[in-house]
Amino acid sequence: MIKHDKEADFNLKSLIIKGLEISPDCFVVMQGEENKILYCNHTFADIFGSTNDQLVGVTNKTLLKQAWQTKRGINIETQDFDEWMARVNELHKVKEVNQFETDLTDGRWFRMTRMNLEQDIKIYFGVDITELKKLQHDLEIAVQQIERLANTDALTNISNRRFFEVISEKKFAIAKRYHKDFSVMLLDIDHFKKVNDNYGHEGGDDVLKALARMCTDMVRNTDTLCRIGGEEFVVLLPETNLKKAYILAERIRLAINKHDFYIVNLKCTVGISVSIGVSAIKEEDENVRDILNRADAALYMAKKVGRNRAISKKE
Ligand SMILES: Nc1nc2c(ncn2[C@@H]2O[C@H](COP(=O)(O)OP(=O)(O)OP(=O)(O)O)[C@@H](O)[C@H]2O)c(=O)[nH]1
Repeated sequence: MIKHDKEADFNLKSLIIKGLEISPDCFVVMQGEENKILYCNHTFADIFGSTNDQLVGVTNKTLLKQAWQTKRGINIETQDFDEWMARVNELHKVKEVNQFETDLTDGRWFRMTRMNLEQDIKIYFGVDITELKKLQHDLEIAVQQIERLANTDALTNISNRRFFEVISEKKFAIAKRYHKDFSVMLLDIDHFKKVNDNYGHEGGDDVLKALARMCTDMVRNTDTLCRIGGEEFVVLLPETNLKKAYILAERIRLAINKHDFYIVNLKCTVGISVSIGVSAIKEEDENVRDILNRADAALYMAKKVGRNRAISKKE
């Protein structure tokens, strides 16, 4: 606490004003019903492309309207300025100290603190939080990337089992709630072990990547394709009944069976086949597991009766 010392003859007020003048933070004092500016520091005036002297006596409304019209100063996104201003005035009548964040047209951000004092005086103090906002933004992007990586299969770049566990329950819940069609397709490469044995693990990886790309191209973007095991894939098909799901399964199976999969290292191609189990939601299903169990049984049957086929299971 600085004591006012008359003998030392320093003027506390002018010292404070000097301090405010060199501050990178903004400060403004307004008074009356119209919020006329009594004082503002350099940083505040600079935001509006003015000097302190030019702004003294100007009302908050005039200042902000000019900012809105010229798009200089504070970023004001509204079609109806008067309605926006009325809302701001209401908020700022509240006696308690309040804080809000505001962005400027030059990209800077300030965290403003407002305080209402006696004689209808308001003071606003704004701290430049641009760096903080940038960090916050970068952090949000990083979190999104981490989230994406956690849900993505590194080899094929499609969704992984972790994502499947969450999304399949969600899609099932929506279909059940709104009595919509919903089907599931389980796809497993036949004798994939042989591909690895004959073309090496990297060759096997080439096949998995190409198969994921093919399937991605063949399903709708409202469908969800995930790799849920080594050579096992699942497709969730909202708004799709068993018959349509089976037709799609056959189309995918045939396309894969006709395709020559390129093995990069060996510069050769290999043909493969897949078995597919298909099932659809039933009234009595309680969770997505119920549908998956039927698809799994259909897949097992497809393998058992000779592979390279799609089988749909109703019951
Ligand atoms: N290249 C490669 N192979 C994998 C990967 N994950 C699992 N595998 C292989 O996939 C093969 C799966 O073998 P099995 O479960 O016996 O099945 P399969 O040989 O496809 O036989 P069926 O399913 O009965 O037709 C194993 O050889 C695994 O090593 C992977 O990420 N890359």
